Amino acid sequence: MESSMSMSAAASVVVRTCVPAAVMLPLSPSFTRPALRTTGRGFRCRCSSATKDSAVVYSRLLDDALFRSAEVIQWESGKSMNAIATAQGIQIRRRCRPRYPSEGTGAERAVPRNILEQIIWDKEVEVAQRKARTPLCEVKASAALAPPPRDFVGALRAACRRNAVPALVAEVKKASPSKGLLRDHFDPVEIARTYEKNGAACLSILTDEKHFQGSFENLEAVRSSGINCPLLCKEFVIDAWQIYYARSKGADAVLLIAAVLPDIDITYFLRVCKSLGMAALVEVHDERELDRVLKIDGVELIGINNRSLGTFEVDTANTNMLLEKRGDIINEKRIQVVSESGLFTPDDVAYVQKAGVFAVLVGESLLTQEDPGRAIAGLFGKELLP
Ligand SMILES: O=C(O)c1ccccc1NCC(=O)[C@H](O)[C@H](O)COP(=O)(O)O
Repeated sequence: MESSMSMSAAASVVVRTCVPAAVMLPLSPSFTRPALRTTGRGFRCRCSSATKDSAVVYSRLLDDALFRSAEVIQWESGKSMNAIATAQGIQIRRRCRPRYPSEGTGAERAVPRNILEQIIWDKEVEVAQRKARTPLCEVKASAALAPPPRDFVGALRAACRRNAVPALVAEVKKASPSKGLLRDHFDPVEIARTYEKNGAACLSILTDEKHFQGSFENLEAVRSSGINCPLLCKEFVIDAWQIYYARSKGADAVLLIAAVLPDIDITYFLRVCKSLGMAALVEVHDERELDRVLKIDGVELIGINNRSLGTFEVDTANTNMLLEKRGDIINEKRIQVVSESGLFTPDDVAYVQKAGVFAVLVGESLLTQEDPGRAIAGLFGKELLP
């Protein structure tokens, strides 16, 4: 529950919640809606002790209405998580769910259809194990003690203005499913430091162990090394627990992948990010995912991934195509766009800049050079001001 309550000397009560005051719930006639005052982080309600119970109940109702995940909906509706996702065109299925008769015997679900599905199935097991080891209340307590979040989007905006080219989110990734091991000598802090020195605005730290040889220890080590660039936790988020965990390790932003997450989970996870002061990079691959994401409130940053999930092929024309089709709506909503994957040359960067992006996310082309930081000037065709 995200709400809290405190008594003042005058026997009045203040209820705080992360939920916007604008949300009005249908209430039974016997329930007195408390007077609400909007604050930056939700609403405040000052009421007498006689009505304090209704204020507290109301805040809980708001939380329950908005802090809901697809997991909750599946219990309420009787539909499986996969049915909810499929209705939105999501092809990546979940594995660790109760079986439903409509999904057959289960035998045909034993083989993942592509690498992203394999990653998600592995992630379900990993997250369940991590949650069993460290319950949410403990992770929330560590997140509250973590160094404060830094402004991820602000850092990108400032760097884009400073250098008159898209800001760089430089990736710290040892290996990938498509390319295998990217470099033998891999010291995440050393790589992060040279990225920062050479003008990266933000860093993306892979934390998935099984498929990318990353770790949360790498994220924590970079955060505690004194590096100032805001950090994106590059993880396959399927549960809010992971967002609190990322925050507890010092992340300033997380990745939310539309190919994996139903709309209600994106909405819910965005609210969790906001309540923690973190940014969210919402990643899309195609028009259908982009259209879904554009209908979700609270999206500030969209990543267009140029890598096909099925074939691993990268094509920067994907960024151009999606911005040609939906650039107007994106601009209207003042959403900023990051082009991700497959950027190797100054021409590639110029191409996506012309398409309208304000940042690029780059891993392989930097990490395969001896000094990934010095490779930045090669990628942009000029040195970047840090
Ligand atoms: O990189 C992969 O092989 C991969 C496979 C399946 C899912 C995600 C994958 N990569 C994550 C990324 O989005 C990239 O690491 C990131 O955009 C940087 O791309 P690149 O510059 O091409 O390394």
